[in-house]
Amino acid sequence: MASVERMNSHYSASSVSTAYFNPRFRSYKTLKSNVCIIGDLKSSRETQTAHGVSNSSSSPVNGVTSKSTYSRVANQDIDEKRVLTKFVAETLLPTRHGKFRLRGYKHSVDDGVTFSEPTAVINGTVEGQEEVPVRVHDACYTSEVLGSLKCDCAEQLELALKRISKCPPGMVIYLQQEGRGIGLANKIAAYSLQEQGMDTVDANRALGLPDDSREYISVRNILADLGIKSIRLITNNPRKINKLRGLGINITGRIPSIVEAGEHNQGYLDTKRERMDHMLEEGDWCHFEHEGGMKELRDSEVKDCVSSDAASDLDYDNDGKIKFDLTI
Ligand SMILES: Nc1nc2c(ncn2[C@@H]2O[C@H](COP(=O)(O)OP(=O)(O)OP(=O)(O)O)[C@@H](O)[C@H]2O)c(=O)[nH]1
Repeated sequence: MASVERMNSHYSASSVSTAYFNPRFRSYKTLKSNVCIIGDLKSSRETQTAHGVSNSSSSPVNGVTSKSTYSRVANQDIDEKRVLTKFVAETLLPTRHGKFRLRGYKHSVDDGVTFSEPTAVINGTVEGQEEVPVRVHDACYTSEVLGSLKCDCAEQLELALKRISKCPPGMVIYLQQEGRGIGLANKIAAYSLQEQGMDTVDANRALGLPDDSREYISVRNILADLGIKSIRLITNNPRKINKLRGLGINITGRIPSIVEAGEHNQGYLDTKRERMDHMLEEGDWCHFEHEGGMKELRDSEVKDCVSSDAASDLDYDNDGKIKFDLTI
């Protein structure tokens, strides 16, 4: 196993999404609305030191595959020879949702000039398993940190964590791809345009940015690192399924993740359904009332696998659906 310190010393601080995914935008572009889109924001080189590196049996993962030379990702070709996803460390993390294994990785698509830090949040033993429920989740600072109600991201993350907590094995792979890959500052620029009436798709386009520029090579590499043979993806997004399948990931099923629309995210969810083909039909495994209150799990699979330890959290309604208060 390569020395982790040596490995990390070549990486610069993040700013990954804009630097990686939108190489066309290397300059400031001022729009009429006083919105700037910021392209290549590489921050100063900074040595990263890993703490708590374990002697885990997992070896670093090299993203190079022998067969394919290039992966078509978003709007650019990525040279697989320059892709590296390295396992750094694993720890046990107690959370409000339960106790999880947390695995840290460093992922780079340009020989380590820039990198992101994907994490795998795991409950149970996923190694070598088939049909593992997996949520591939992209960062949303506005909802997950600030509690924004404009989207459904934070609730989807919470639902996935609750699910794998109640029903192991399962995993959430969390990627630093803010704003569907355009980066936080550009997402704020998009929000600014949305205030003027644009929807989430048109706002990106008005900024000259792609609708979605996320790449998922790190997901393939993390699954390989863990020896996971197939997954059931927790998503409503057909693009995500196609992108992952395009990387050779074996997706044998889909677990929907439905958040009930609220006052502030109704339009956002409508746009996802109407313009991005998200499968937001009713009657799926979970509902999350956006602005608090009771949430409902409709998944009989979850109900059946809930252990007696966890069962004390649960109530059943008259239809036999699990009801529990996720208020934490
Ligand atoms: N550009 C942009 N990104 C947004 C906006 N609202 C949320 N996001 C980002 O959207 C990403 C989540 O993507 P979504 O399209 O909501 O959902 P998804 O993950 O693709 O699909 P699911 O797997 O079904 O949840 C996160 O990275 C958020 O930061 C927005 O208005 N504009």
